[in-house]
Amino acid sequence: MNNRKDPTTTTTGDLDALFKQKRALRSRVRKDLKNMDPTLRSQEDNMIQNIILEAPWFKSCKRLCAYISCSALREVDTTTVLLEILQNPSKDGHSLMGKKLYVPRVEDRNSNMRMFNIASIDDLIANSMNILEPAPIDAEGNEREDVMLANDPVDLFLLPGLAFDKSGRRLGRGGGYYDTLLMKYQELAKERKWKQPLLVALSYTVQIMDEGVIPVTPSDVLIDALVTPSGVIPISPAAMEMCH
Ligand SMILES: Nc1nc2c(c(=O)[nH]1)N(C=O)[C@@H](CNc1ccc(C(=O)N[C@@H](CCC(=O)O)C(=O)O)cc1)CN2
Ligand SMILES: Nc1ncnc2c1ncn2[C@@H]1O[C@H](COP(=O)(O)OP(=O)(O)OP(=O)(O)O)[C@@H](O)[C@H]1O
Repeated sequence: MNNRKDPTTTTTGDLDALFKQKRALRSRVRKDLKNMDPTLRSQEDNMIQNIILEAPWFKSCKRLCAYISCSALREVDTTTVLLEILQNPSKDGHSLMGKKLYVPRVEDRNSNMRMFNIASIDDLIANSMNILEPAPIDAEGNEREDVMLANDPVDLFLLPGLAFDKSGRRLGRGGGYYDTLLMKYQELAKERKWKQPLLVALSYTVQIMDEGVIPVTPSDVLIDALVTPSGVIPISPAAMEMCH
């Protein structure tokens, strides 16, 4: 062993600096989102959701995890997509069940995020942060299915975030909830020899960053594709395959 520094290791000091850079970028993007013209925002919301609804990878997906958008956080709206899933059973003739939807729930600030199956918008209640979430027990007193305990694989994740780039980097709100859950789900899929789910993030135009702007820390999970108002940006080989 020598005592020269290995350039591939991240030291604690480097990591602290990266988390600090993430915080700075978050405040910058939050400000840009607050300043976004409401008319433009709703146009972009519609364009993004229409692109999703028309996409072959969306039409063909059987089970998906999606976020329930929070307008106070200026997240890309998912209402139209969610209502479409919950109203329309799948029309592909193969399945009478429609798409199965799982949505996030955070129990408290320290615990991990879980994804529960819901069948109706009425299954949701506002939490302390005013984000709609499912109760772990449904109206009939039955436990909802947790995606980590499901027998069948999820095909697709629709992900929120504050900033994204064309290399698949994603900056979240800082809880690390999504990175943790995605990492666990990828391990589960590997163990069960399932196809990995497609990780697709939804982004307003102002949230797309140039290369090198988004700091990356070791626990960050890269996304496969980005849906922007001007179209889908495929990133990974899996996404390229699904987009042509
Ligand atoms: N719609 C939605 N649901 C979600 C998430 C999300 O990002 N969006 N989450 C993804 O993790 C989890 C909840 N995590 C959250 C983390 C922070 C904040 C929030 O209000 N952040 C404020 C700043 C709070 C602070 O002072 O630190 C903000 O970003 O403005 C909300 C949800 C699970 N459900
Ligand atoms: N200086 C630090 N050193 C080590 N870990 C940190 C530091 N600052 C924050 N963390 C941890 O890193 C995680 C946050 O990661 P990150 O900032 O990448 O989240 P994110 O990608 O924005 O969130 P999400 O995945 O939920 O969208 C949290 O678990 C937090 O406790």
